[in-house]
Order: sequence, then C-alpha cells, then structure tokens
Amino acid sequence: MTDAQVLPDDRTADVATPAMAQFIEIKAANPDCLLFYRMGDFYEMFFEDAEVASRALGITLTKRGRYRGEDIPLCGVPVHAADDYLQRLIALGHRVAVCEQMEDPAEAKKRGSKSVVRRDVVRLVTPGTLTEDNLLDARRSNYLAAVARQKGTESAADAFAVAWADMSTGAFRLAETTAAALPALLARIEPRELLAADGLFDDDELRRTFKAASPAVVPLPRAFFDAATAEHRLADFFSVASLDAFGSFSRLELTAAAAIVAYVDKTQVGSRPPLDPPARESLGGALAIDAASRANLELCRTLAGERRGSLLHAIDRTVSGAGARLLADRLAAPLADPDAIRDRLDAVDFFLAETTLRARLRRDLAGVPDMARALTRVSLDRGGPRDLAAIAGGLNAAARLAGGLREAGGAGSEIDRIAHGLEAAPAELAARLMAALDDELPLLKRDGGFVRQGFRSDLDEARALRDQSRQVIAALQQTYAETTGIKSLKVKHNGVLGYFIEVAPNYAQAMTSEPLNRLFIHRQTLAGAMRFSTTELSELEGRIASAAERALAIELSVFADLARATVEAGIAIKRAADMLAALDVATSLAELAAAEGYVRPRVDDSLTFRIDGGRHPVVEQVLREQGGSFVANGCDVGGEAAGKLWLVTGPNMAGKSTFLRQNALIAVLAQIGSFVPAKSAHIGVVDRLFSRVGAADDLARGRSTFMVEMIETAAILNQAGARSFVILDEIGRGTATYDGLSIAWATIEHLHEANRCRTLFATHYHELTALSERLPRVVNATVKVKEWRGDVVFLHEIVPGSADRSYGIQVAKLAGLPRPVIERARAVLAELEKSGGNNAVSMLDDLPLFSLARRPAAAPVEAPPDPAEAELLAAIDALAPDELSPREALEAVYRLKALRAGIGRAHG
Ligand SMILES: Nc1ncnc2c1ncn2[C@@H]1O[C@H](COP(=O)(O)OP(=O)(O)OP(=O)(O)O)[C@@H](O)[C@H]1O
Repeated sequence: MTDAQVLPDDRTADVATPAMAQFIEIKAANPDCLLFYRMGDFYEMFFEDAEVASRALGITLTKRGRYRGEDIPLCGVPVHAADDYLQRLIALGHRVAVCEQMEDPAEAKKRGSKSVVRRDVVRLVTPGTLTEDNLLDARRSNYLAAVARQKGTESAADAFAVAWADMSTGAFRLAETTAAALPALLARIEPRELLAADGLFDDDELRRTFKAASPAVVPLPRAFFDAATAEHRLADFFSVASLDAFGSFSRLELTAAAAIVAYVDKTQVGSRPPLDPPARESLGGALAIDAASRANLELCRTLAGERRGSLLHAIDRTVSGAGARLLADRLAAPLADPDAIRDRLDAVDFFLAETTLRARLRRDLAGVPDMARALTRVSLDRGGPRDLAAIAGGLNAAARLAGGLREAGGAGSEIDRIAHGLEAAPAELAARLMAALDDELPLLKRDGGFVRQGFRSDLDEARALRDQSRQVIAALQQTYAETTGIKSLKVKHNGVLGYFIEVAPNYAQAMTSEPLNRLFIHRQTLAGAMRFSTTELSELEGRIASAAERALAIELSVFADLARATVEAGIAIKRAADMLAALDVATSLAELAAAEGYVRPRVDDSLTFRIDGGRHPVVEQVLREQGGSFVANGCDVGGEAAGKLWLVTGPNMAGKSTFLRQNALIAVLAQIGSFVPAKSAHIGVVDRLFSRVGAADDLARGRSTFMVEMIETAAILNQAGARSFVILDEIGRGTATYDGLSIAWATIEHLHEANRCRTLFATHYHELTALSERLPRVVNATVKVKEWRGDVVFLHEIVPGSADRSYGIQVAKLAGLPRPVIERARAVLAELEKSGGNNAVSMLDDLPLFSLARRPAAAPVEAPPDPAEAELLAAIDALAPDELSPREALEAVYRLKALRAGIGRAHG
C-alpha cells in the first residue's frame, strides 16, 4: 500500500509525512466532523476522532506511529460495514466526513514511491442530509431547517424566515414568522438538523429556542445566509434563469432557502438531490399550536419522547412509510380552512363506505415501495438496481390504483387530485425499467448481474462467452488429468493466481520434467500442493476476464441510461409518490373511523364547539386493551359571538384532564381531516389551540414549575382570540392557596371578557364556581363520583354543576398513603371545614398532634399488616410522578388498584 507512510513510523518524528500532511489538511477543512479516512478496505480515524469514535462505537483503540512526540491514536471500521457504524454515530449526534481514495494506489505509485494516493471528502454525513434507508426511519420525515433573521429596527421587531427540506424525499418549504411564533413553527417541523448564522447564537433566547427545537444545531458562517446572493444561488441550484416561476418570495425567505441549498451543496460535495422548488406555507392556513401545547397534547410523541402513547400512534393505520410520514406532517400542521378540511373528509367518507375497494387498495398500497427516497438516491448516484426496481414497482402500483379508483367512480376533489396524480405516473418509464431489470436484483450495481437476459444482445453474447469459457475450463481438468495420468489433478481459482492447476507434491518430479514441463508452467509450491498454469488456461482466463469486463461495462451503461431517464421523469415520479401517500392516508383514516367507531365532524366558519359523546382517542384504546371501557362525555363551549368557559371541578382522578385533552384532540383530528371519536361533533374552525395541562419544570432554562405555568398562561391570555380553543388545567396550583386562587380567578375573568375564546378550565378551587353567577358565559361542570363505604368510586361522567368536595383524602387512601397519615388528614380537614378556613393555624395548634409523634421513641412504626400492603407501599414509593407519561401513569394506577384489591382479599 502506498499508504504505508501515512503514519510516521519513526518514533521521534514530529514532522508529518506527506500522507499525514494530507490527512491533517483534510481534517482541518472539516473540523466539526469525524473524518472517515479511506485506507484500502477500511475507514480509519485518527487522533481525537479515533478516541471519540472508539468510545461511541465500542471498537478497539490502537496506536500507530508518533506525531509531535505523541502516539497517534487510531481506530477503523471495515468499508462493507460502514453504514451500521455511520448510523450509530449519526444517532449519537455526530457528523461524519467520508474521505475516499480518488485514484488507484497504482496510479499514485507511478508518480514516485513517496507519492500519496489522492483523497477527497466526497460527502458529509449529517443528521439532516441522510438518504440511505438504513440510516432513516421509514415512517418519519427527516427535515433539515434553516432560520434566517432580519434584525428589527426601533419601530419594527425582528423578522424570521424558516426553510425546511427533507433531502430524502425532496420536500422543500418556506415560511415567514415572528420571534414569538418561531418556537411553534420549529416545534412543528421537528428538524433533525437546524442551521442558523453564527451571529444568531449571540442571542440567548434564540440559542435556547434552537436547542429546544433540534438535537443537532449547526452554526454556519454568515456567507451561507447572504441575502444579496441568495436568489442567484437558488436559481443556480434549480438551473433556472429566475425564480419567478416558483412564486414570489421575500428576501428573507430566499435567504433561508439559499442557506439550505448551500448546505446541501456543501454536504453532498456538489451532487444535487432532486429538491422540489421551495413552496411557501401560509401559516394562516394552519391551526397554530405553540410548542408547549404541542408537547402537552402529545400529538406526535409523548412527553417522554416516545411515539407509543401519542395521538399519532393511536390513529396511524397507514401501510406505507410515505403514508406514515404524510400523516405525521398533517398532524403537525392541521388545517384552518373549512373547505380544505371538507375535501379531505369527503375522501375519508368515500373510503369508509367503500369497504371492499378500501381493503383492496390498502392491500396494494402495503407493498408499494418508497419511490421518493429511491429517486433521491438514484439522483445522487447512490442508488442501486433495487432503487430502480422500487420506482418501477411504485409507478406500476400508481397505474393500478388509479384504475381501481376510477372504476369505483371515486369522486370529490381530494380523490380527483389523487387519481390525476396517479394517472400521470410515467407508465413508459416503468415498462422500460421492468424490461431491463432482472427479477432478482443485487443491492449494488458494482458487480453487475441485474440486467435481464434478452434485453441487450451484446450483453448476452459477452455473458455467454464468459460462461462458456468457464465451462471449457471446467472440462480442461478432465483433459489434463488424462494427459498427466494424475487422477487427483484439479483446476482451481483464487484471487491471487486466477485459474491454476493443482497437484499433490509427490507429482512434483513428473510435472517439472519432460515432457510435462513443456505444457505445465510452475507457479507456486506449497507444503501440501504444487500449482501450475498452461498457456491455454491463461488465454481462457483472459477471455473470461475481458468478456466479464465487457458484460459489466454494458450493464453499467444500461444502469446509467435508466438512471438518467428516471431522474428526467423525477417530477412525475414524485407527484405519483405524493399521491400514493395521500391515498394511504385517506384510506387509513377511513379504516381508523371504521375500526374505532369515529364519526365525520362538521367543520365550518362558525364559533360552535359542540361534541356529543366524545372520547379520548388514546385513553380509550389503552383502556380497551386493559379490558376497561371509556365513558363518553359531551362538551359545548361554542357561542355566536364568543365562546363559553366551562369550569370543570371534580375529585382528583375523576377524569378532568382526560376530558380537557380529549376535546383539544378532537379539534385537532377534525382539522387534519379525520373523523373523530364522538357520537357527533360540530366545530367552528379553530385558528389557535392552547393547552396548559400537566406540569413540568424547565430546569434547563432555570424555570420552576410555577414559572413555566405562568409563562404559558401569559401566552394564552396575550394571544387567544374568539376563534381559539383553550384548555387550562389547574392554573395556580403550584403556589400558595390564596395566590393561586386569585390568579385563577383573574385568569377566568380575562378569558371571559377579553379573549372570549372557547375554554375548558379544570380546577380544584371550588370557590371559582361562584363566578358563573357573575359571568354569563361561565358554565359549571363536574365529574360525577359515588361514595361507597368511605371510598370514592369514579363514574367519569361530566354533568352540569359543581363538585361539593375534592375527595383528595379518599384518593390518597386509594394510592396507599399510610393509614395514620390518612387519619390525621381527615382530622385536620374536619377542623378546617368547621372553621371555614379561618384562623387555620391557631386552630391546628389546638388539634392533638399527629399520634406518631407521641409514640415512645423506640416503638416501631406500625408494621404493614400484610405483605400485599407492603408491596403496595413499595410500588407507591417507586413512583416518580414527574417522569411518568400519561400511559405509564394509567398503568401505574391499574397496578396500584390490583395491589389494593389483593389487600382487600387478604383482609377478607
Ligand atoms: N371518561 C373516562 N372513562 C373512563 N376512564 C376515564 C375517563 N376519564 C378518565 N378516566 C381514567 O381516570 C384516570 C384519571 O383521569 P384524569 O387524569 O383525567 O383525572 P383528573 O380529574 O384530571 O385528576 P387530577 O385532578 O388528580 O389531575 C385516567 O387515567 C383514566 O384511566
């Protein structure tokens, strides 16, 4: 290897060898990446990269040579397994520069023995620019986003534009936004990688926003965000003279978009993926959901970060990766335009009725390959024969499905749009690909073997020659055995010698003397064998090699032709892929509606919000799995000019939060164009959705639970309007009782008088129910419970009126608080109630102290009466409420209930 001198062997060397100098230079140009430095069959990493990678990948760290008096750390991964290692590094948030050998080592040698193989970085692998299926999640979009800022003046605030692209599918979008709305937009996009000019990182707030929005935030030099050259750079990327054909964009939007293409160029080192022209998203057309509400409602993932337990997981019945991605995109940005929503609902309606057609389409869709991602790989010259086959398969499916749709007389604008897109799929390309490609295909084009027999006569000839010669060689073994009289003579092949004749060493004498030595040329002597060749064998070998080489060249040229034709048809392919995804979403939502008993919501321009028999889409499924059933509840907070505020009181654990969330989720479902879990639903389209539920502190930002709650409440009071829908859960509980009550009180008044939005407000402050007498649109509602032998039984039914008490102590008892504590709490409560809360402290002074305190010091604390009770207590101790997802919490409750039942039995 000409690379022997990459690492200096001289233990005292402090001067880089030429090859080391090459490494150092390439590394210096990519300081923020781990450098995968190709050496033969390995990617090697040196110095700090080696230390980082060996730790991250659990591979051995070795040393080779010295530089500047220090050992050089080294580790490597084999090229054939590099994807797996890349995937792990990317998942851990690293970026990798892949540096390849750009010439044959033999070429380098020609320039002199000291010369180094030419190497270059061919690609930067970063989280937001992935294209390989094994590096990507098939069911998730992989967005790269760029944020551009226009500094405000004294009279104007800062303005922002965000561009985001999924390089694996080509989707490319833009939106303008404000500083206040930026976090919401980024939370919606969930960028896998986020780019911003390094100057923006001086702003603490922005830096935090970026960090919260993406696991990989990349500061870039200003040049990437140069407004003056943005338009030109975009036009160049899309090879158009002017961007006018794509629509009119603001300078700021162009700046963000140009940063994306510049970064794509940088990471792909000049190869260009087929990005769609950027399309503007009008944020006014979407239901706005701020980052905190989005997280609280657990739309696409739970607060713990998992997909399971989220709304998306509960409603996703899609059968293709592209369908799953589209559904997630729609859930991230529900619509706010009743007409567009109606179009989508029409399609769901149609497929709900057409059960046979739906089943047939879904069966077909389930096998449809991911065309968009295959197309990107083909465009970047990273594609293999199976990518071309995927496109052929996708196009054929599109034609078949279009036929199926038309036959069934599918109507409505969404179905028409889908059918049109599918019909426009380039059938002739599919036919061409199918004709050329074999049925069984290798992953890589490198070794050939993918073009169908009979497609090209010259290829067939070359292959025949190659194969015939192989047969002739096989036949030679017989001939040579006869000529030499050595029955055990074999013709064999290996990578070093090529074809050779092998005999046992005891025939050495005969083979190397007259007359056999005239025919057999000695090649190699091993301990157990002697090897020879013949002129005939070499000639045949040469013929095989040249025929194989010719066959491979023909196959590669066929591949190049097919790839070119495929890339040329890129727009139509992508459209067909989009429509397949849309069909998957429409049919899967129909499937969901059928399986879960959802109904079509009426969505219009009114300010109505009337749900009859509504259910929580996630809790309902979880309860069913556990054999329970969900109690449906109605909600009516609409009005002609302003919304109502339902003040929901009720015991702990009664189902208040569930009720609040279920109504927000029903609104979201309706506005993505899905049927909803209810008996009926009429929703005047919601423009903004706010949710202040659950409490989590944001210690990273130095904010306490109460502070977070107040910040989120402030956002609602400052922004909600009559068209908004707001759910607020237990505002003010994180502070002293009277402070909390006063804040809740004033908040309700403000919502009622100023915001006038449709609101659900859950609280434990029963004092607030008095507000309904003063504020005409405040309605009291409560969750019904029954008391039975001192315990509380939850009925989960929302009824008009207010709760008379909290039953907190009963719930605490259910949860397994030690009996002395429960008894003491009961006594305190009785006293507090007697005094009406007045003079509480002095009153408590009069109350006999907690009985435990008066025990003799040595007396053991009352032992749990039975092991089941001990287990229950241990289970409670093990709970960390702040770390539980709703699902886990639910499971915990069931577990505790089961343990509790055990105690009952034991006491029998
Ligand atoms: N409508 C319902 N039908 C059946 N079960 C329900 C219903 N609503 C809630 N539940 C069950 O009750 C549990 C508690 O509900 P939830 O958290 O909404 O109560 P909460 O009143 O908000 O309690 P807290 O005041 O303690 O926060 C849920 O996890 C769920 O299992």
